Amino acid sequence: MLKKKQKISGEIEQVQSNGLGVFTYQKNKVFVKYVLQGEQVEVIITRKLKEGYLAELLRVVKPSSIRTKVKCPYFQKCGSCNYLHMLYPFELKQKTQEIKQLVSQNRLKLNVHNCEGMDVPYSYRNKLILSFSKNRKNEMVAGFYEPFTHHIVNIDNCLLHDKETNKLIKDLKMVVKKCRLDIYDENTKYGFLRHILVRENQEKKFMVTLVTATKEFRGKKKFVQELLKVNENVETIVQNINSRQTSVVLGDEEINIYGRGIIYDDLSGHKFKISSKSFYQINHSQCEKLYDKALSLLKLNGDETVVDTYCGIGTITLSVASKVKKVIGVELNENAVRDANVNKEVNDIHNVEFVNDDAGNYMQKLAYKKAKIDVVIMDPARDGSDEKFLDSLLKLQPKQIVYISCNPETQMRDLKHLSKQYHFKDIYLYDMFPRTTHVESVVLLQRKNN
Ligand SMILES: C[S@@+](CC[C@H](N)C(=O)[O-])C[C@H]1O[C@@H](n2cnc3c(N)ncnc32)[C@H](O)[C@@H]1O
Repeated sequence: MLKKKQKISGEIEQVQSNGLGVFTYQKNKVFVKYVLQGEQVEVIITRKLKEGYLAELLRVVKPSSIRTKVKCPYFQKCGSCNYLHMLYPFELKQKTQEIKQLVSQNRLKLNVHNCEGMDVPYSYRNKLILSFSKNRKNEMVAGFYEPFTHHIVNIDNCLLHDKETNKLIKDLKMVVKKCRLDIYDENTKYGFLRHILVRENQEKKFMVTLVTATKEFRGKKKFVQELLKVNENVETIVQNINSRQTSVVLGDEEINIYGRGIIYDDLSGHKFKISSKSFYQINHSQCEKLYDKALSLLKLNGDETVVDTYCGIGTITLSVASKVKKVIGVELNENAVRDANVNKEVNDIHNVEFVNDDAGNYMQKLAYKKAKIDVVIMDPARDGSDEKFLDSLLKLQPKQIVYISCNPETQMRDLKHLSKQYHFKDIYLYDMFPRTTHVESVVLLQRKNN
């Protein structure tokens, strides 16, 4: 039995897909972040886990040859970039290896293709959430949450964002201070400003959404004036009211306080309206590669009816529309469906219909009607699809399914469910989130009795 605060040493045997390195100490598994395979490390035990012990890294005694100098001052504090200390080509190898392991653990027969990375794996994020709080000295703190805590790491610059966004971070902090916006206090539940969400488009224009605990915005005019004075790239400013005590960032009500309240972006040859509450892929160039791959896997003759489930604002739906007879996009978030309907009009695409429904419900209705569906595209959130969805898919029996996922673990689970009736042989990986532990994957499934 190990004790809390006990200092021990060991050699890292493996780095898991969640970024935790593992070594064995007196038959106990010890898990530690920010280490690499083969490294000799000194750690301090912080917590007992079911599977062993969690430890904090004290010192790397013998570094790995793939370790690199980290240029981020917030590394190991903000918790977003777990792989910053690893040379990028090895991060791609690590991600490929993790998926190979997952495939083998799930006893699936899948050829794992090497993870496709970026030439420059930085400055790629087009979305930012700055969270606000006050420190013990009652000074404003604005940045990202430490993992699994409500503690905010004060951030002025993030390697995953471009220089325009980093300038905006500084501008926003300066203007919030200058306008003396009252910072929300999670403990007392009093205050006004909770978060600021920023979305950036390819033209480097910004949508800024202030998430506030209350509706009355004293000094609104001054805030808008001051921000526009220092940052000409701000295209629109929105107030989102979230009075709930929840870790969900956005509330339901929104007030447009400057500009159109939405932003447009170009992706894969189409123009997309994005509102603050809709999902939009955060890595533009990798997203285009991923969509290209997903669509190139399908064999289409132009006569197909396609259902694009979990369609968001219709990015994939509109990209596949010109190749088939009809596409139905299904999405639970009503704001996203509203955006999708505008996007259909803006891009002058007429063989597309968007439905605001739970994907499982909608597929069940289609299965009940015995609808003839040729292709299903699925791109669920991290939880993957539920049984209702998967069982309906098995009843509908589309000839081809393309499954895009941001969580290969749930994707493997769902593939196993579908393997009764579907063949799949390749999994393609895209590094949508360089320097973090996350990876995006795409698989084509073909009906067995074709
Ligand atoms: C990973 S995003 C993919 C969106 C889109 N395909 C894209 O690439 O931009 C998943 C989407 O599924 C939606 N969603 C989550 N649960 C859902 C459900 N049960 N039924 C339908 N859509 C759902 C989310 O709102 C989100 O827009």
